[in-house]
Amino acid sequence: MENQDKIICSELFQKQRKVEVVLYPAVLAWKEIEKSSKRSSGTSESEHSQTVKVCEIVAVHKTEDEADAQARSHPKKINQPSQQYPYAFTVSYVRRTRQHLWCCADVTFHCADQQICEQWIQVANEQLSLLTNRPKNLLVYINPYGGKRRGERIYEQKVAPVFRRAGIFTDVIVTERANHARDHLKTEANLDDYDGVVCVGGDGMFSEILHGLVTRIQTDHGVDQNQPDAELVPCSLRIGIIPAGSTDCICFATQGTNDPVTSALHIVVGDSQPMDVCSVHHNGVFLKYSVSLLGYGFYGDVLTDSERNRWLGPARYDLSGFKTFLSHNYYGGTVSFLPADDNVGHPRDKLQCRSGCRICQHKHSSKDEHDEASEEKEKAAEDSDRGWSVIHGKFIAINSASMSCACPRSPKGLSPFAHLADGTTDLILVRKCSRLDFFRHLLRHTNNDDQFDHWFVEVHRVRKFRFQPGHPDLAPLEDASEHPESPDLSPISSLQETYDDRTAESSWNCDGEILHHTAIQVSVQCQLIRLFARGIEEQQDAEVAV
Ligand SMILES: CCCCCCCCCCCCC/C=C/[C@@H](O)[C@H](COP(=O)(O)O)NC(=O)CCCCCCCCCCCCCCC
Ligand SMILES: Nc1ncnc2c1ncn2[C@@H]1O[C@H](COP(=O)(O)OP(=O)(O)O)[C@@H](O)[C@H]1O
Ligand SMILES: [Ca+2]
Repeated sequence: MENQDKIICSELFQKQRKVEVVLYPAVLAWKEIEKSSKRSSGTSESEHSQTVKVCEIVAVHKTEDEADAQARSHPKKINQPSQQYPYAFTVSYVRRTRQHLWCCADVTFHCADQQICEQWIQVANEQLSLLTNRPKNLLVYINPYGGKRRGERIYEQKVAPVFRRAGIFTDVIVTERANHARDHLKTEANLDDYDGVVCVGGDGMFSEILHGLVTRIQTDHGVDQNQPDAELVPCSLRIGIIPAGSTDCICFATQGTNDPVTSALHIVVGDSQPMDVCSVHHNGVFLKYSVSLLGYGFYGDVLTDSERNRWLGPARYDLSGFKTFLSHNYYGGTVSFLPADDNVGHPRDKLQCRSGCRICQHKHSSKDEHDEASEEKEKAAEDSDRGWSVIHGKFIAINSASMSCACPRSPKGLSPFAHLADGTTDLILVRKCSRLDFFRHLLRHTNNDDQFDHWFVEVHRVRKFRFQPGHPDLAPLEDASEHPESPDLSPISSLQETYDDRTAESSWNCDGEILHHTAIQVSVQCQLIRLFARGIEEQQDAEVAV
């Protein structure tokens, strides 16, 4: 650092202490200069120095506070060091607290000379203007009814002040009905006016923004979404998520926390996280996109039941989860899938997707290098049934997790080692088993045990899959005690009476929305969108050494 060019360096005051403040191209550093009793002549630098990366500075602006104003108007009353230095500027920056939480901290530097103060503000802002990945204009959609219905308040109180400080212009739309945001993005919004779209709400609201934006881009480029093999055009606008929903899994899994201020700061510093999107078709007709969970059986039933209890807010999922667990339904069907290449790893390889993930980066560069010949070869293999695996059976749950699906209920998520941007999804098949076994499996989502380490669970990393409900070949009423060593908790006969497993069908939970078809074809679109996020950071960043 010593060898790096100093852009500006001054002796200033911070909280009555004299500090040397240096702005380097990438770092702002300040350290206290102590009066030394040993050295008669002057000052020595203390060991303690603080640093902030320039890319994590939110803003640098002139400080107007009462003490400074007083010092300027009554120069004779000066008795404190800060009053001898009446000009001041404040640096607002990202401070990491705990568990991936960020807050916006301020440090104010005082000086005697107005020119120096203004020079600092000008030079620092020039450096900030070189950071071209930062958004200047944002289109914000707020769902006032998501989660605990606090979307508007969260935005006004926690997010808007951060955007104002960073000098970001916003157009804010509070939605008036479901699909308002989706339709506005699809047809009305002038996307050229914005650097990004911000979604204030839960996973369902994110899904609206995703559909509006992706559909709009495909329409503008003449791409037919109904073609399952169509090469979709990636979105240039990034999406920011301010969590104000019930599960907030997309936010939690991409930044490690569901805190609105942290999200706002990731937007301000212009983070960029590419993300896979699954396209879901039924008989060649486009149905939906999904970025987190596509779940048939258990999670489909939980969602269907929970819609009746929306008034309960986020607790509706716990109630419906409990009821669905007791119902203990299972569903026949055939799952076919195209496994991913070995170079993207395996769902149980314990390699977590973290900020700057190598596997996701490798996927991106190999995608760029991909020559047309090998692409055609792949397409031919996919079109024939070569390379596809087929599994028939009775399932309690079929889950496709395109990302970990970490959320406050399960901080490691449905598939803890899934990747955000590797072009694959983890297909988890939970076969018919006893209640006790299924309970053990669910419980393992909340502790350190491996939830895939059960005889009735299998998991595959795939690029495409299909599902066909029903299974005429299997005996209609198989004995539930296939594995006598796993006794059932207790028979809940009243709940089972109306349930006929020969005809029963569940529905698909697609990022918190119910799909109206059960036979589906799913294909992962690698890195179709980008979020204002950076993935989960490995550890709290150590301070930059100076
Ligand atoms: C025994 C405790 C077991 C806890 C197991 C927790 C597993 C949680 C995995 C959650 C994955 C969530 C994936 C994300 C889905 C969201 O897209 C989607 C929409 O979110 P939004 O409302 O914010 O728009 N959310 C959901 O579909 C909600 C899924 C929530 C499932 C909660 C299940 C609770 C299960 C409780 C079982 C209790 C058994 C008790 C037996 C005595
Ligand atoms: N103004 C509105 N009125 C009613 N529903 C809305 C409105 N805006 C969005 N929605 C819908 O509310 C649903 C849930 O939103 P979401 O923000 O995900 O909250 P939650 O996490 O509580 O489910 C979504 O399906 C979304 O389309
Ligand atoms: Ca993925």
